[in-house]
Amino acid sequence: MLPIHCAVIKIGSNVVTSDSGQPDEARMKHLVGQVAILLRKGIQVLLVTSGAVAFGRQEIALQEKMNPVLKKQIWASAGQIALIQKYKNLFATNGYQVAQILVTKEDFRDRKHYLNMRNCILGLLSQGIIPILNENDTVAITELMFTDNDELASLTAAMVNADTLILMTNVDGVYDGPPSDPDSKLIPVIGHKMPELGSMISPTKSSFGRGGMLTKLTMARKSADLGIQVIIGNGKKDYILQGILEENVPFTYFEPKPSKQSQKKWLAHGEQYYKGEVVINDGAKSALASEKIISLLPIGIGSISGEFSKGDIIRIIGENGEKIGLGKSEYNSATALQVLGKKNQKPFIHYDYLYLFQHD
Ligand SMILES: Nc1ncnc2c1ncn2[C@@H]1O[C@H](COP(=O)(O)OP(=O)(O)O)[C@@H](O)[C@H]1O
Ligand SMILES: N[C@@H](CCC(=O)OP(=O)(O)O)C(=O)O
Repeated sequence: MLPIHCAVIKIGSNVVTSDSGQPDEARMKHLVGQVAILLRKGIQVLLVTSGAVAFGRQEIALQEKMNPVLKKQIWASAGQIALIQKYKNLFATNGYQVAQILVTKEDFRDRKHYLNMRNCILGLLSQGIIPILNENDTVAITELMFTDNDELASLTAAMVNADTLILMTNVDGVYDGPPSDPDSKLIPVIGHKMPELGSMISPTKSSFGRGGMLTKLTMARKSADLGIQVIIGNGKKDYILQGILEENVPFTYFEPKPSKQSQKKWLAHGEQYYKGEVVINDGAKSALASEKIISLLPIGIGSISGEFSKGDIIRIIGENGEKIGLGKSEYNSATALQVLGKKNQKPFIHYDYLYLFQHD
């Protein structure tokens, strides 16, 4: 039996739709029943679901020549209602309440948004209500977009300190070649020391998916590095969640590294979310690289760029531009400029909020 206490389960567009792109209500009903089994076993569950665009597309006919971004916004904003209503009804028949959370990348970048979102989700979980997340496709266009919902699911798992991330898609897991090739084999376990696997992923996506298997693999590895066990499995198969729990169906399992503190999990995902940058001198660089528990002090900082508030994520780079790590700033940018390079100041980034990139 796989040990699971708190799981983020991501359901891909192709799981909630049939091959023709129509919402697959029978599949959704079955999957909600499967989630209910986990809930009855005392497992906390958060859902990240795609499908808003697919639901909208089947309800609203739009002209072929219409701007594709606008089309997606219209379908997603209308389709989200039908999608969440479907989940609400299906969970209600199993005796559970749900809540809807629509987010953008910006909500993970801004510490206040992040904490508000986290408090709300933890509050929902404490009341036994199932949070159902999706990207807010109305506002999330171009640079505000997650790569896809696999990224949102991975960020969510780190945010709530989940021990498990389950990515449900329309294949059994990661294959060592194109899944359509009969010679390709499913990879049952991916350890964190396994070499680069990107070359075996073909750019094929399922007909309505956004990111493809490569984002799933990238996000799965990132989560596993943070101590979260990750499963990529086939959400189109009956009894799949029970099967994963009992380990009697095929799936790909990503072994978790020994866990890190949740603060550091938040920071590890911060590379795209930092608000400012500091260049540190060589003395500070070697101090941080040592085995000692060390905070980054203003005396070790040569220059600061960007406008940030206390609590925002800052990227740390070396004098030659090399990426060193990320941390939560104890100063706002104006105050940081005043203490820069000075002795006897409080840490700029406290050790507990400092995440250093691994260099092989
Ligand atoms: N090596 C591989 N192993 C498994 N799937 C792969 C591989 N290479 C490409 N794929 C494709 O990735 C697809 C799943 O990704 P995606 O379309 O984003 O699904 P979802 O909608 O579930 O997020 C599969 O349908 C499969 O065709
Ligand atoms: N927010 C979009 C989901 C886009 C997406 O990431 O899709 P997928 O690759 O199937 O997980 C929707 O609800 O349609």
